[in-house]
Amino acid sequence: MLALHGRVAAPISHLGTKHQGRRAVQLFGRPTSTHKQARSAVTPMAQKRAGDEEKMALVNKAKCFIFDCDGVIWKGDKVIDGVPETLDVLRSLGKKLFFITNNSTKSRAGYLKKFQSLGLPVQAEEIYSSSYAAAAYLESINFQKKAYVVGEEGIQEELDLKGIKHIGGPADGSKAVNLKSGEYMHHDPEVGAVVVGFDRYINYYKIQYATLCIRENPGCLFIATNRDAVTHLTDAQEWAGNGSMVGAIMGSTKQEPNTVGKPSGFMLDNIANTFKLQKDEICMVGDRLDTDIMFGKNGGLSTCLVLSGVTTEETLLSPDNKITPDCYMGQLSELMSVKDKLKVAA
Ligand SMILES: O=C(CO)[C@H](O)[C@H](O)COP(=O)(O)O
Repeated sequence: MLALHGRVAAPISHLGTKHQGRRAVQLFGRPTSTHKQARSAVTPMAQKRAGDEEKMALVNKAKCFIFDCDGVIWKGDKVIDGVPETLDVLRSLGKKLFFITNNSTKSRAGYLKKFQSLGLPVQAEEIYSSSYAAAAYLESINFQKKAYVVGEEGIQEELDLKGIKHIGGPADGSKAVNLKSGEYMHHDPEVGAVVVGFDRYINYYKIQYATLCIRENPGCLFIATNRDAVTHLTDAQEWAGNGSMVGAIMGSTKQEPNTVGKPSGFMLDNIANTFKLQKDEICMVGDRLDTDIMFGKNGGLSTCLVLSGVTTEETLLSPDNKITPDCYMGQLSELMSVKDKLKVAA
C-alpha cells in the first residue's frame, strides 16, 4: 500500500459552483451563492488558437502544470500523440507537474500503474484522483461512520488507506432485487455517507440501497466524486459518465450531492498547500470546460483548453459557452513548437 499524500488540510476552504442550465450545482456542502461565484469564473474574451507568443507566455509564467488525464494525456488506454515528449520538455525546464483525474475507478496507486504501463514516467505524489478526494474529504471532516460505495475499487482502496469503513462497491454488482409482494430492503443505519463514483456495474439494488441510506439515515452525506456527463472509456466513442450515476440517486432522493472532484477546488488546495505553490503560478490544462477549465478559473489558475478530448472548437466558440480558457490549442504537444524558446523555471 502506498502512503501517497500528506493529510488533507481541513476545513475545506474552496467552494466551487457551476451552472447546468438554470440550476446551481452544489460543490462541497454549502448552499451556493451561485451567481456571484459563477460570474467571477467566467470572463468572456476573444478566443483564438494559441500562437507561439501565447504558448511562450503560458509556459514561461507557469512554475507548475496541472494536467487533466482523460482527453489530455490519454484517451481510454492510448496515450495522445506527442504527450511523453512534451512532458519531458516541461520537466527539463524545471516545471512541477501534477495529474488530476475525475475518474474514480482507480486509486492513485492504480493510476500510477496505468502511467507506468503507458510508459509515462510519473511519481506517485504527482497523481490525484477523485477517488482519493472522496476519502480525503471524509477524513477532513473526521468521518467516523460507514460509507456506502456506489463505484469501483478505486474508492474502496482510498477509503481503506484512510481507515474509513465501507460497504457496497463491486460486491453489490451482482445483487438483484426481487419485487415480490411485501418485499422490503433492509439497510445499515450506521451508513453516514453515500459515495457515488463511476460504476460499470450499477444496478437497481445499489440505487435503492443508496436511496434508503440518504433518505432514512439522519445526516447521511451524499458525495459525488464527479458529475462528468461523458467519458472516454474507449478511444472510439464517448460513454455515459458518472453524471448518469449521480443523476439516478439525485432523482430518487431529490438531494444535491457534494462534489469532491473537479471543478471543486478540494484537490487544488491540497496540492497548493502540500507543495507550497502560489495559485497564480499554476497552469491548468484540460479538455472539459465545465470541470477542468472551471476548476482552474475557480482557483485563480491560468487555463489552457486542448481540443483532444470532449470539447470541440465549435462548442468553445459558441455564443452559448460562457467558460473561456486563457488560451486553447489542438493538443498538448503543440507546445513543442516553441520548445527552443522556453525559459527554465526560476
Ligand atoms: O465520468 C467519468 C468517469 O468517472 C469521468 O468523466 C472521466 O473518466 C474523467 O476523467 P478526467 O478527469 O481524467 O478527464
